[in-house]
Amino acid sequence: MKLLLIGYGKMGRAIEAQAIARGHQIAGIVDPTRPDVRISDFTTEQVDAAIEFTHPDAAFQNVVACLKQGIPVVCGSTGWLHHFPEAQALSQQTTTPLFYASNYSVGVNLFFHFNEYIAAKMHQFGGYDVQVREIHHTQKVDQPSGTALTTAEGILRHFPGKTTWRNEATTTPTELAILSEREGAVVGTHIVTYSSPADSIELKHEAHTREGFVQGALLAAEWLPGRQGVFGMKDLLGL
Ligand SMILES: NC(=O)C1=CN([C@@H]2O[C@H](COP(=O)(O)OP(=O)(O)OC[C@H]3O[C@@H](n4cnc5c(N)ncnc54)[C@H](OP(=O)(O)O)[C@@H]3O)[C@@H](O)[C@H]2O)C=CC1
Ligand SMILES: O=C(O)C1=N[C@H](C(=O)O)C[C@H](O)C1
Repeated sequence: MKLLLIGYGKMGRAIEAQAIARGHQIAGIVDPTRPDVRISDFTTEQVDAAIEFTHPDAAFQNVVACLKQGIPVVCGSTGWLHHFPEAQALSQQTTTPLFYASNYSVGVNLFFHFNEYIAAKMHQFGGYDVQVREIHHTQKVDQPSGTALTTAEGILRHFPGKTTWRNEATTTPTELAILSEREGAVVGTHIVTYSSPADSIELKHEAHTREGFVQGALLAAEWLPGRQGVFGMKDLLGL
């Protein structure tokens, strides 16, 4: 298929390499290093799907530009979800599909699934406090990570002792602490810890490379064209 890559950083470059290896064509690359290339230059005849991995401040505008062109868009950028309802409305208005995941790796999506199951069980038995910890490379601009936010939302849905999250170590008993650490070139580690005076239980996902994110984003781009609506990894994986 013909792919438009939006963002040509760590993810954009890795997606390009894997897309070509899977037999796809790169119809264009939109990035600040190529100011003459704009999303509005592309039509649905030239592009089957766009894959967007840029920056929290750029993602929404890029998604809007794709939807206005009628180009199905797979977005992986984090830190822009305050605009998500507008993007959903535009997807509906333009009848152009949008796919979003805070994390495209299959492993993390299994982690999300187990996280919700564990939260419900821990609430049922009681006696434990819970916190989320995320560790990423020092180039990451948003905090907490999108994956940590999805994890926290999963806990809040099933563990009524926590009613909101806070991105600090010091919280009130009803606040779920999300601890963010930035360290070297760490690809992405997420840990949920339940602690009682007697013991601790941890659920941990550690990405060793970006390959899982890349594979998931390409699977989503291959799956999306021809569909109508707003989708996520639960739809793709049937979780
Ligand atoms: N959902 C998931 O599975 C994953 C999500 N991510 C998220 O994806 C995003 C990108 O990550 P990553 O590739 O590591 O980041 P990088 O900083 O390595 O790359 C981002 C690229 O996007 C470019 N860019 C910035 N603004 C625009 C714009 N308006 N239009 C087009 N390109 C633009 C940047 O250019 P310049 O440097 O010149 O600003 C840079 O080349 C982040 O939000 C990250 O959190 C990352 C990995 C997995
Ligand atoms: O910026 C990154 O690198 C990553 N961002 C995503 C996030 O914010 O959760 C996914 C992954 O953890 C890598």
